[in-house]
Amino acid sequence: TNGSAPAVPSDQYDSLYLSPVTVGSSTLHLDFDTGSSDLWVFSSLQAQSSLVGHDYYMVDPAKEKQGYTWKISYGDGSGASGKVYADKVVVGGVTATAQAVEAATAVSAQFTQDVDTDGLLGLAMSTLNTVKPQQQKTFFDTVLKQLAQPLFAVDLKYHAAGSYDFGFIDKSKYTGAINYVNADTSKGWWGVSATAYSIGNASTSATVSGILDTGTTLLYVDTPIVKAYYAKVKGSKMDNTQGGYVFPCSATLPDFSLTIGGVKQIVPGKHINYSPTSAGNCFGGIQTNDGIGFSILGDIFLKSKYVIHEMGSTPRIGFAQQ
Ligand SMILES: CC[C@H](C)[C@H](NC(=O)C[C@H](O)[C@H](CC1CCCCC1)NC(=O)CCNC(=O)[C@H](Cc1ccccc1)NC(=O)N1CCC(N)CC1)C(=O)NCc1cnc(C)nc1N
Repeated sequence: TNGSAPAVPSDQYDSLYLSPVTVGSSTLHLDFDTGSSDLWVFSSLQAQSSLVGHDYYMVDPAKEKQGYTWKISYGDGSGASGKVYADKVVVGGVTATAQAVEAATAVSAQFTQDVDTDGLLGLAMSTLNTVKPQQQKTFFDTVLKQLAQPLFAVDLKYHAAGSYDFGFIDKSKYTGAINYVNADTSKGWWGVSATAYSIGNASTSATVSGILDTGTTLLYVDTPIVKAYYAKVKGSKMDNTQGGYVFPCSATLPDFSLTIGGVKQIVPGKHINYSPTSAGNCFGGIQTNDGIGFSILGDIFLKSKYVIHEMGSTPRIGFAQQ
């Protein structure tokens, strides 16, 4: 089998993308996240007050995996925890009959406030799953054998609805060739490395190692590259109150690219104007990864591409131009 689910921006800045998923008998809107490996949902186990505005999973005690718990914390300091059930999960017509569904008993304030997100569906390696006493499989791992091809493809768009394809490559969603590179899955993520970057027409050799992450809004790279980029943006500055580089909203932003597998993967300058700030300037889509130790190729990087994540005998990543 194969299937496709829409990926709809949650707001006008593409802060995150939401996809409809049937969990048990409810349809929830989940954030598909290639940067983590837990499928967790808002649930009837939570206090009613934290469910306001959310769709949520009505737990069935008969389906509980007794004694199983989960607890996850994310790079932005948010987190959630709860109990585990085995239930039917359907994504774009692809069905996992006994998928580990992690029902929240508690979520951090960021999740309670974001009434559009009813949970996350992790698409990194199952080695990062947080369920105890026994790690559980991601949805992708659960359905892998029933898929026509062992892959999913990510088609996030700039200020528009895109999609996640499971088990097939949709030729109508890209132009030109697909450029494949081996994925480094040793740390549990979809890892890639670049051999150069370019700002406008100027190319610089550098090793940029990072992870593809649909759950991260922006593009985080090494500080010297970020400094070199904003040196080309008149009036740009690092604004600690805003938490990153900002610039006049009228600025023209150069394109940025990373050379992966010998091919320049270009991020259009337009995509790098992420959003206006409360201070009357605009917030950059490229920011520093200081302290993380690797780059995070988030939505700003992904939303101009069709990216195939193939879990074959050698995991591979394929890049094509939308
Ligand atoms: C099993 C854990 C799992 C692998 C975990 N994975 C991740 O954190 C990466 C994962 O992709 C998560 C998935 C997020 C989590 C929050 C909700 C949305 C999805 N990504 C991040 O945490 C990256 C940083 N966060 C983001 O990119 C959030 C996402 C968001 C968007 C809208 C509303 C709310 C949140 N957006 C922003 O920061 N921005 C958008 C809004 C703008 N005003 C500022 C920039 C991890 O590494 N955790 C280890 C970890 C824990 N604690 C910390 C402090 N750092 C850590 N790395």
